[in-house]
Amino acid sequence: MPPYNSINLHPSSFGPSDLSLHTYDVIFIGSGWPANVGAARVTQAGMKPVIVESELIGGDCPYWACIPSKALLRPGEALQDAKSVPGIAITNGLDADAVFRGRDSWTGDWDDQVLIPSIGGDDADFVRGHGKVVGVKKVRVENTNGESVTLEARQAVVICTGSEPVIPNIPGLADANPWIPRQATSTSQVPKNLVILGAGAVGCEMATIFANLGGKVSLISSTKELLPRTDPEAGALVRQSLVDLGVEMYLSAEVTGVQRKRDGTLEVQLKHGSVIHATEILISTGRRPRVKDIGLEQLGIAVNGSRIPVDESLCVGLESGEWLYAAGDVNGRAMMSHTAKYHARVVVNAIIARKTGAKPTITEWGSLSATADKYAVPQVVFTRPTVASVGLTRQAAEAAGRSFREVTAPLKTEGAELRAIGYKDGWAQWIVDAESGQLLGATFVGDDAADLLHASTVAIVGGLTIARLAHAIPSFPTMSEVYLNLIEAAGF
Ligand SMILES: Cc1cc2nc3c(=O)[nH]c(=O)nc-3n(C[C@H](O)[C@H](O)[C@H](O)COP(=O)(O)OP(=O)(O)OC[C@H]3O[C@@H](n4cnc5c(N)ncnc54)[C@H](O)[C@@H]3O)c2cc1C
Ligand SMILES: NC(=O)c1ccc[n+]([C@@H]2O[C@H](COP(=O)([O-])OP(=O)(O)OC[C@H]3O[C@@H](n4cnc5c(N)ncnc54)[C@H](O)[C@@H]3O)[C@@H](O)[C@H]2O)c1
Repeated sequence: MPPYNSINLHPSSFGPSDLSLHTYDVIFIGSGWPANVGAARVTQAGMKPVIVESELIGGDCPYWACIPSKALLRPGEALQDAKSVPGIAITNGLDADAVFRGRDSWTGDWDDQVLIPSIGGDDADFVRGHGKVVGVKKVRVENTNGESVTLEARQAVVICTGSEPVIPNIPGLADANPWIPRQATSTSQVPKNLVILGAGAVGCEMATIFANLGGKVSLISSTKELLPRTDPEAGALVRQSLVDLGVEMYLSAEVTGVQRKRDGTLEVQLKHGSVIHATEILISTGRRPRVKDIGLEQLGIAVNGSRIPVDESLCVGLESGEWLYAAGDVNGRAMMSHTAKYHARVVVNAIIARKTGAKPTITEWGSLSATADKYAVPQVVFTRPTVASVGLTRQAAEAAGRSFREVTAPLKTEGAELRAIGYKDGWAQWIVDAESGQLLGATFVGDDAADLLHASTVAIVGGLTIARLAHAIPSFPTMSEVYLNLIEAAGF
C-alpha cells in the first residue's frame, strides 16, 4: 500500500447533492461504531437514519486503529505460538511484506466502498462532508469542494466525532514530521530505528509490532512503568518481554527536543543529555475528544476539558429539549471500540424512549443508562503477554478511597501449559470490596489471556461476590482454571 499521504480520504461518492432526503429521524455525525451500530438499531425501530462522515466511512477503528494494529500483531503472536509447541517446523521468521499485505486486506486497501455495505444496517443513508450542528435538530454538511446541505432531524442528532491524538509541545517536534498512529498502522515499511513516545496501549502494541518485524525500537515514557493505567505488575511483565524482543526502554524520561536532519534522520534529545538517533518518531501520548467546529459553542454547551457534558443516557441537556447525544470517544468516558458500541445501544434506547415526548426515568443498570462506563470498562492490550483488565485496579481503588482486598495468583494452569511448552507465567489479580466481598476489578496478564476477561466483567456487572464465584467451576484443562487459582488464593 502507498504511504499514508497518498490515501484518498475524501472520495467523491455520497456528496451532499446526491442526497434525495433532507429530513431524517436520526442524524449521526461521524461514522464510527456509534453510528454503525446505532443506525442499524434506528432502522430496526422503524426510523430512518443518515450518517455524516468527513473522511472514510467506518471511523478510525477499521482503517487506522484496532483492526490494522491487531492484523499487524497477530502474525508475531501466531509465530510465537507455533514455536512453543512440539512438531511444527519453523524455518523462517515473519515476512514483513506479507504481514503488511495481510493488514491491507483487512482495511480494504483504505477504500471504504468495501466496508460501506456492512455499515449502519440495511437502510442508512450516507453523506460525505464536515458536519456541524447549526440549530435545534439541524446539521449542516459541507464537503471539501464547498458543496453543502442542511439536514433536519425529527428525533435526534448524535455526535460521534471520535478523538484526535494529543501532540506534546516539544521544541522541534511539529517540524520533524512525526508519525501519529495513522502512519504506524498504514505503513508498509519497517522503520530501521523507531522511537515511540508514550507507553500506553498504542505505544506498547506498536513497539511489539515493529520489534517483531525486525525494527530497532526505543520506547520512551514519562512514567516509571509501562501501561500506567494498570497496576505496575502488569507493565513490568510487558516491559520484560519487550526488552527480550530488543526494545530499548527509557522510563521516567522527558524529551526536550526533536530535530529532523538534512539526511532525513532524527535526533531525539532527552532531559539528561542523551540523544537517540532514529528514522521515525511515533507519538502515542494519548487522545482527546474531537469537539472543535461541530457547533457546540453556538448551542451554549460548555465543553469541560474537551469533554461534552452528558447525562447517563449520553444526552446533552439543552433548554430546547433532549435531542442531542454524544457517543463513543467524543464523550471522553471510555475511549474504546467496544464502549462505543455499548454507547450506541444506550443512545438509541433513549431516543426511542423519548420519541413520544415522554420523560423516561433513567436508572442505574437500566437500558437507558451507560452504567458500565463507571464500574466495568474492559480493555485488552494485545501485547505479549496480553494485558486484560476490567473495573478497578489497585491504584484506582486506592485513589477512590475504597476499602478493598487484593487477591493475586499465578496465571499458570495445566490448561495454559498444554497450550505452550514452558508457558511463561503471568499474573492474575482481583480487587474485592472489603465489606460485601463483591468483585470490583480484575486483571489478567499472560499469553492468551484476552478471553479470560469476560467472566470477570460479567461478575462485576452482576454484583457477584467471590464466595459465590467459588461455585463457578472452570473446566479442566483450560486456561479458565486461573479462576480456581484466584478462588484458592482468596481462601475459598
Ligand atoms: C492505534 C489504535 C489502536 C486501537 N486499538 C483498539 C482496540 O484494539 N480495541 C478497542 O476497543 N479500541 C482500540 N482503539 C480505540 C478505538 O479506535 C476508538 O475507541 C474507536 O475508534 C472510537 O470510535 P468512535 O466512533 O467514537 O470514533 P472514531 O473511530 O474516531 O470515528 C469518528 C469519525 O467521525 C468523523 N468525524 C469527525 N468529525 C466529524 C465531523 N465534524 N463531521 C463528519 N465526520 C466527522 C471522523 O472522520 C471519524 O471517521 C485503538 C485506537 C488506536 C489509535
Ligand atoms: N487494545 C486497545 O484497547 C487499545 C489499543 C490502542 C489504543 N487504545 C485506546 O486509544 C487511546 C489512546 O491510546 P494511547 O496509548 O495513545 O494513550 P494513553 O493515554 O493510554 O497512553 C499515553 C501514555 O503517554 C504518556 N505520555 C504523555 N505525554 C508524554 C510525553 N510527553 N512523553 C512521554 N510519555 C508521555 C502518558 O503518561 C501515557 O502513559 C486510549 O484511550 C486507549 O485505550 C486502545
